[in-house]
Amino acid sequence: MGTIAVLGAGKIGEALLSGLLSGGRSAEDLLFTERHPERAAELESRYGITNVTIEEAAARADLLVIAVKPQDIDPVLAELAPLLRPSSLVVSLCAGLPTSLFERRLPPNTPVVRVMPNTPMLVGEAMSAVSPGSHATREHVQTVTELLSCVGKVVEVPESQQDAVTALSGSGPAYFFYLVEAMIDAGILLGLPRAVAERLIVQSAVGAAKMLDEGAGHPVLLREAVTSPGGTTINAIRELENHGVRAALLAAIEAARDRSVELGRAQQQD
Ligand SMILES: NC(=O)C1=CN([C@@H]2O[C@H](COP(=O)(O)OP(=O)(O)OC[C@H]3O[C@@H](n4cnc5c(N)ncnc54)[C@H](OP(=O)(O)O)[C@@H]3O)[C@@H](O)[C@H]2O)C=CC1
Ligand SMILES: O=C(O)[C@@H]1CCC=N1
Repeated sequence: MGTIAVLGAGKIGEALLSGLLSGGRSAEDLLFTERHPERAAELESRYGITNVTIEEAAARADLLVIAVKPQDIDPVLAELAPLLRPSSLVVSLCAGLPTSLFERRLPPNTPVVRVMPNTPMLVGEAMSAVSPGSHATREHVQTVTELLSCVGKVVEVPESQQDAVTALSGSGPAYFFYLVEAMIDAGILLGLPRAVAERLIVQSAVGAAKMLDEGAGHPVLLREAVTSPGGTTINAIRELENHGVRAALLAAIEAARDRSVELGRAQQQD
């Protein structure tokens, strides 16, 4: 796969770089661009990877991963377009931005693959969804899939599903963190020490996730197995239903999908 450059080493860019290193990729094969010198120095010393300009990245990298915020895409593409080598593969992690936007602004026939990853990449447990643009071949998709397989699971979806994927798994870890945070607060409310509440909830989350991952049963059946007749859990479930938690999740994820669509539209107005 050769050299990989991450353009914009923020939260997800760093998660990717860190995950690739943990997955066995050599630091010599990894480059990144970053606009704050202190942040660049911090990443260089933490990971032993090299900070470069976009010009150097375009000259040296075979695969360029664009990991800037969707709102910051214009100057990056304007700088990259005249420098990009015809053989380079461009991978976008940007929420909402369609491959057609990159294809319009980069040299003709540039292969682009759109990816929606998530931050568990940091621990090798990302969920990434890939969609090829119109000039990306099966080989390009395979290359990106292999790359992302080092840092978690990968599925291919039609690009039309990427806004939904962004809302579901791209943002998904935030919903789980939010629930964990709220449940720890509940422990505090019940008088438990914070450290104990944290341990109880985090291990419950790990155990529940492992059961789901190992196919222990459908989520409904797993929940029913915890919910004893006349017991404690059903009292909690009643409160969750009374407070519309299911409806809130449906509305929340729909709102995230709508924002992804909106981000794409905003950047298309050129
Ligand atoms: N965070 C997440 O969980 C996920 C994020 N994504 C996508 O990844 C992208 C990045 O998100 P995230 O990591 O959260 O955002 P961050 O703001 O943490 O990272 C973006 C980084 O790019 C830098 N940057 C911006 N413009 C340039 C430039 N011209 N040259 C070099 N560096 C630049 C930013 O610098 P500065 O600090 O100055 O702005 C920042 O360090 C987004 O498009 C997002 O949609 C996708 C999946 C999950
Ligand atoms: O919140 C965001 O916009 C990014 C995309 C998915 C997760 N984080």
